[in-house]
Amino acid sequence: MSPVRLRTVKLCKRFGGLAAVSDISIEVRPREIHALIGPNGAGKSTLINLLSGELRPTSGSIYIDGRETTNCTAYQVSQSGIGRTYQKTNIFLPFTVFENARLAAQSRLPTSMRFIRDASRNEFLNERARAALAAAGLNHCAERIASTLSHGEQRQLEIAMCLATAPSVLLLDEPLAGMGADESALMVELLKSLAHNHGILLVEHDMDAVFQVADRITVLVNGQKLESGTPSAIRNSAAVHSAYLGNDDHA
Ligand SMILES: Nc1ncnc2c1ncn2[C@@H]1O[C@H](COP(=O)(O)OP(=O)(O)OP(=O)(O)O)[C@@H](O)[C@H]1O
Repeated sequence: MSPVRLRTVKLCKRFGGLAAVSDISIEVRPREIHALIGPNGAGKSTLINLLSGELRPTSGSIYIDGRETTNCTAYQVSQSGIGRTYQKTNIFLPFTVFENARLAAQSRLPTSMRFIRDASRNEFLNERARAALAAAGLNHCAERIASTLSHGEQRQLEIAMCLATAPSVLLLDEPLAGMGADESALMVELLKSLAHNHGILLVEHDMDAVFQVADRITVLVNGQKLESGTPSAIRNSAAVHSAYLGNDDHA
């Protein structure tokens, strides 16, 4: 197994004259939570969109488990082992929690499995869905309609749907957005447990949560890497304090 799950080399994305992501080289290792932080407009979501194949880079390269995916589609990237969640929750509200997870599992069925019909195929998908719900802490509400879940549970369901695609790396875009203290505490525990089996790239504005869970933090400002290091190195960085942590806009 590659010691690096996800790697970018001098990744750039321009929108016209704006360099939203500029020369970014980062890594995500197995069982590591690598947090990306930075003020609004720093380029965090653009970077995640590049990694998930939803945007094409202007230049630079992306590797998943050592294989180049720079110009792959979102579907191909997903098949390579990347799962992502979005700032806004993306779930099927009228369906049950279990049906949501099962649909996600089905969406990533390898082509070879499509020819296997009936019970064994169904049992494969059901087992994937059940395992994903268990890992996301949602086993107890598998039969509930998704629209009746709390905001925090809906965010957990989105993560479960991601897990149902059997990714090795998770790209999580603000999983704590809109959560109260109790929901945030639960999500922090969930992130720690997910890191036992996944590399995680985490974009999050909740600095308490970031400093609790991250093994490594990269700070982006104006599309550029300002600093990258352990939480204590970032906490003690004068450059980070003056550009970001020192001002109150980040929360
Ligand atoms: N599709 C686009 N077309 C043009 N400019 C864009 C596009 N997407 C993002 N940008 C610009 O790129 C810059 C980086 O935006 P991005 O959304 O990646 O920042 P961010 O760090 O995720 O911000 P936030 O924390 O507010 O989500 C911003 O100036 C934004 O306006």
